Amino acid sequence: MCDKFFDFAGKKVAIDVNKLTYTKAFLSERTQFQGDIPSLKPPIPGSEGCHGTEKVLRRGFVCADCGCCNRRLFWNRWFCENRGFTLDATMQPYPDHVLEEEAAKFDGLMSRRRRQNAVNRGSAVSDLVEEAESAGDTTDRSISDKQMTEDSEVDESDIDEDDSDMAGAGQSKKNTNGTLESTVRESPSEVALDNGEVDLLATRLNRKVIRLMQNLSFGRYTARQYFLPDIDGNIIGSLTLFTSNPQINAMANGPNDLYRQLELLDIGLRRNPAAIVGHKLEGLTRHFQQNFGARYKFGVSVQSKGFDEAPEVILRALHRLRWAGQSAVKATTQMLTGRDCGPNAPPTETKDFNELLALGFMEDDRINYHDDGEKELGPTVAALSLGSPSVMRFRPKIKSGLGEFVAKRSNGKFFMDVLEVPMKHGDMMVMHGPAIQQLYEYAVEPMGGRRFSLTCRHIDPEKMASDEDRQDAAVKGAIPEYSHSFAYNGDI
Ligand SMILES: O=C(O)CCC(=O)C(=O)O
Repeated sequence: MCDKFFDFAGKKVAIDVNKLTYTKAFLSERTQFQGDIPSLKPPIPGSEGCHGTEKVLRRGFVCADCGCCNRRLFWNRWFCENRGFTLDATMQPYPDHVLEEEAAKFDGLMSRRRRQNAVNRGSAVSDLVEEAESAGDTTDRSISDKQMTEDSEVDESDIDEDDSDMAGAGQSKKNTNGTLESTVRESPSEVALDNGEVDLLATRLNRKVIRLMQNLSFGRYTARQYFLPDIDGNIIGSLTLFTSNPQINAMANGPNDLYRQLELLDIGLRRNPAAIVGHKLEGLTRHFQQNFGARYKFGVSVQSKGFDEAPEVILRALHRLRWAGQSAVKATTQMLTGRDCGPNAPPTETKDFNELLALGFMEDDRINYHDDGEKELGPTVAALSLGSPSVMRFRPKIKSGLGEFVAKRSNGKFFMDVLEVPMKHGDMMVMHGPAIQQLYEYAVEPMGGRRFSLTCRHIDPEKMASDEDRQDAAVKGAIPEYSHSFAYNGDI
């Protein structure tokens, strides 16, 4: 015991340690601390070793100025909602080799899912339903990182049995390079009920619900078209997947160029409020958005710029999607000619797109089940996928009555997917038929670190709520004359 701290009042022995008092000198000691005091504010995440869309960067940050915690609102900058502090967070180009690794893992995973889900075993379809019912329906919905890793470890022995069966079935074959070639049907009307046809694309396909489908080719793309029915078996619309390839992707102004331009440009992508808006617990969308053209009013209020303000990359995508939309609708109409599809038959024509919604997905972002069923929307929706691969899933809504054909949870409220398809870099998807949006819903789950999607719609001015909206749509949705030189026909 030291007399610098404790006052022993002159005593040398018999000190009661439970009754010590501090000295006055110790209590009034005020020497300043001489060492370095570390900041308790964590640094803004990122920069070193980061390319810009890692999970750690999408979570938020502590403002270097005011010390408050903030959400990651903007795609390429940090912004403090408290005092307006802004810091540039421009992306590094997403490395080519990472994109290639993601694509390879994804292919392995999709191949395995196709086999596990017995996509090409017609007789196993009913077993599949039973299997899923007993599994409680959630077993293979979303794909974990672990699965991505495990599934990527595909070796020679892990070749998709169904795919190799297909060569025998005459629909497709593996060429000597091991890539798949599809036998393209020139005339859709040759195909009637397609229940037994081998499917090279889907990784889940409930053939009790989706019984009509066809292979097509459009320009340099191969495509697969699925026809979705209502409860009476009437076709209410189609989903067309345009599969890109390295040749298409590498063309000037093709998907590779579009992806790289979107990475560099600030097109205005941001997260918008999606839940308990305005409240301190407000939730933001999981992905980043920027609308172009007519305002698209859905659950989330997204900022919109006119097409006259849109960068070239957006207008090029718009023209590509116009072509895809028109091609898919033409093929749908050809296929359904002469078939009575009842009151919810898809229209034989599409309507020109006047809107494009750009979405940016960082690592772990996704878009949950939803529909594009707003009353102002035209019959066709077309989307272009760029960058990391993703999976698109369709399931019937409860009100469709299609529950009897799909497995459901014991509480009866959750339906199984009837269709799951991959969407890779450069692929396009077209949904046609407004009743699809009423009876089905879909989700998109990216499987990698950086993806963009560009989705076009027609927003019908006649169904808009006010004259102001109509005028706004007329101005913002007008496609600039100069951009017609970007028109796309599938070959360039
Ligand atoms: O990301 C996608 O490919 C689709 C986006 C989408 O679902 C939507 O814009 O409604």
